[in-house]
Amino acid sequence: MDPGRMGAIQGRKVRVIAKIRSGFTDLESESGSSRTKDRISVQKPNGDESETVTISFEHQSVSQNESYKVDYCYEQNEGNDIIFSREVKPLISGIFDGHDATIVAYGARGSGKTYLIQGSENEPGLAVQAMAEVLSLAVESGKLVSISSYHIINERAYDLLDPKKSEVSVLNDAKGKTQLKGLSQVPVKSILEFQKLYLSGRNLHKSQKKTEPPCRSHKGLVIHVFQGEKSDTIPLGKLNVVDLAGYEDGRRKSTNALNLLENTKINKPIYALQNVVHALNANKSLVPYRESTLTRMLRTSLEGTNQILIVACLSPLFCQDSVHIVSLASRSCLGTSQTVTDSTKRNKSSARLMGHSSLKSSIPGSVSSTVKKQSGSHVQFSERKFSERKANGMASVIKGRKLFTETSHSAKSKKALQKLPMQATSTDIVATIEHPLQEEDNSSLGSEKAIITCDEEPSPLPALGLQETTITDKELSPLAALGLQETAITDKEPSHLAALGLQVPTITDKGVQQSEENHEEVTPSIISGVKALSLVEEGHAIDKENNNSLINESGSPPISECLQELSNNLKLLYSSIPSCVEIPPKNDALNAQFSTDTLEPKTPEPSIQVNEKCELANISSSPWQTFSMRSSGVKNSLVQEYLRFLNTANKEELKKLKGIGEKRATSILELREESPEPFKDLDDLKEIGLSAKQIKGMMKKEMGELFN
Ligand SMILES: Nc1ncnc2c1ncn2[C@@H]1O[C@H](COP(=O)(O)OP(=O)(O)OP(=O)(O)O)[C@@H](O)[C@H]1O
Repeated sequence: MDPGRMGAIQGRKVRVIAKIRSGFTDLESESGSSRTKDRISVQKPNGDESETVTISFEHQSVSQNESYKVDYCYEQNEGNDIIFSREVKPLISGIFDGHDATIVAYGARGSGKTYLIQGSENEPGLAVQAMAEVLSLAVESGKLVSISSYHIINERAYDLLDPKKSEVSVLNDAKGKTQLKGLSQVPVKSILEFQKLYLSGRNLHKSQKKTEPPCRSHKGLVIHVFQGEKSDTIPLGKLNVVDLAGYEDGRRKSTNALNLLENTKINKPIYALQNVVHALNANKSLVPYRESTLTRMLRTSLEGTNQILIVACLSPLFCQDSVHIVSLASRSCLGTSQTVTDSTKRNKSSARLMGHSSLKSSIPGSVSSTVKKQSGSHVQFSERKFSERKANGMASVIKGRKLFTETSHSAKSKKALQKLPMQATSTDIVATIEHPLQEEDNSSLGSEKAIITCDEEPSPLPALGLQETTITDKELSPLAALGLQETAITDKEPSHLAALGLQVPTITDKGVQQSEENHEEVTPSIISGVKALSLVEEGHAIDKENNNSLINESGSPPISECLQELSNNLKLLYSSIPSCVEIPPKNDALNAQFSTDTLEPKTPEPSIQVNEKCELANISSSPWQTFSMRSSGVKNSLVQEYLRFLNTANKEELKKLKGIGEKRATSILELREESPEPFKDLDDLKEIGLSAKQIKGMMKKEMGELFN
């Protein structure tokens, strides 16, 4: 039987395979002969290709029982050709029938992802072979083909076929279908044309790397198939081919804050994709597409009966990152019908409750790129205060006073929309999509021609010098600015302990958040100076019984119990701070601030920002900056109150809000029936048909009322 169909046979939507890189790098060749034992072994059930294969690692750091199951594993002697003919070719005919297919390669750095996708002159990769197949079928059936190519850096997508590398906006049309505004499509008629476009776009990016800081990126190719004439085309299906940037465990390898930040950013879509794949394979009703730009971009192609192939790329010699990659792959394989092995059981239990809180109840094994638990962290206190986005950095500090001004994102989205017609002429086959909003009581709020889902509030967290605690962290706890007591804590709100430079377990609707990478539960810890000090020894597991007792029958702990837990942690932290906080010896100004202000729940000031080019820039604090950051805290506090109101108020109360009429109030109540707390951030208001601009307008009006 063709192993390519095995995922489907097992009743799972996503097929998850592994590929062990052929050949050795120079470094591996040098040490390879002495490391013959440190290889990966693959056990394939004799003759029965419908069974999963088992991958294990022979290495002293891996226990002998530790093995991982995936749908199939291609070994070193199996090249791109065989993977194409068995795994990819069967997907291509579906594209001509109107289905989408998606192939994603991920793995540790240097594990052969790009070689698998692009290949070499002698051994074309999956993308090149797929394109050749699509072109030949298109010629036979009179279809048109075009391609798009993009890369994602710091959660922003850029068009690789556009010489200006302009930003791509991820929009949802009125039917909820993903539209990538600003992503050009270029018609392709021959494989040579394709190679010129696709590979030169990438090489351009690679040449940029030489002069600019090495920002790694996730790269995507889309092959679109259309029917009809040049001037009047109808999209059929498309093939997405994604080459994810190399996974690297930031905690082990990062030697500075910049590396740690880069790894966290790089790993985010990898974890987000795993969460999506896991949810799809387990037939969950809620799939966390919104966790990353990549999953939002791919959403339409991942939904429904579309086909998905995930390839975990592995280096032939043992490395810890490969173990992690295989464990993620194995976990994604877990469908409802599958038996869990020892290792996957462990993953399943230990990695649960990560990621988007709204999905925690439905995705038991979701993972996040949290950097909370940094074993042996050498991150300086000052180094932790960095920003990850240029737009959120200096700019957001300066803009802090304008609590609800338009974000630069919005402006960019508009620009992208305005730019469309131009791109349409260059490609001839781009469809311009304009969808009227469902207007309701929003005459004063303005309207847009498309529902924009990419406009996220810039995260104030990095601008405030705080580490993001999970991939979904978006809001800083308002406590930092207000000194108020929190009444609900989710994974989106690092408590004010974070503002003190402390790391806290995120208390979610299911208890204490865990570190996904070590698969250990996280304990409250303080990181300071050159050393991370834990109040409780790192890795020390929080008592599970205790933890379980926080969870009620519906799977959520009552808020009072969350608060009790927080209160206990606070007491523990406060009582321990003097003896645990280690003051960095060389930064007197910082020390002074940290030592005198430690117990005051106020927002720390950023000392380091990271711009788009991954450059660190020191930013000194000023009264203005302090004021701006506090304003940002006030804003977040108000937003949290607003969201709490949306999650709890009755219909009549909801209708008192600006911009909420009968229809929207009903939609809000319907959403609350589906999930008890549907509004985790303002972005969630898009679920009731509001655009980013409208949401902002509503907030402005609502908050403006406070001064009337
Ligand atoms: N099947 C193969 N046969 C021969 N050489 C290979 C093969 N796969 C990968 N290599 C070589 O291994 C090295 C790393 O491969 P590649 O660049 O594809 O890894 P990667 O996972 O994309 O790396 P990164 O994470 O840095 O993007 C390259 O020199 C590549 O030519």
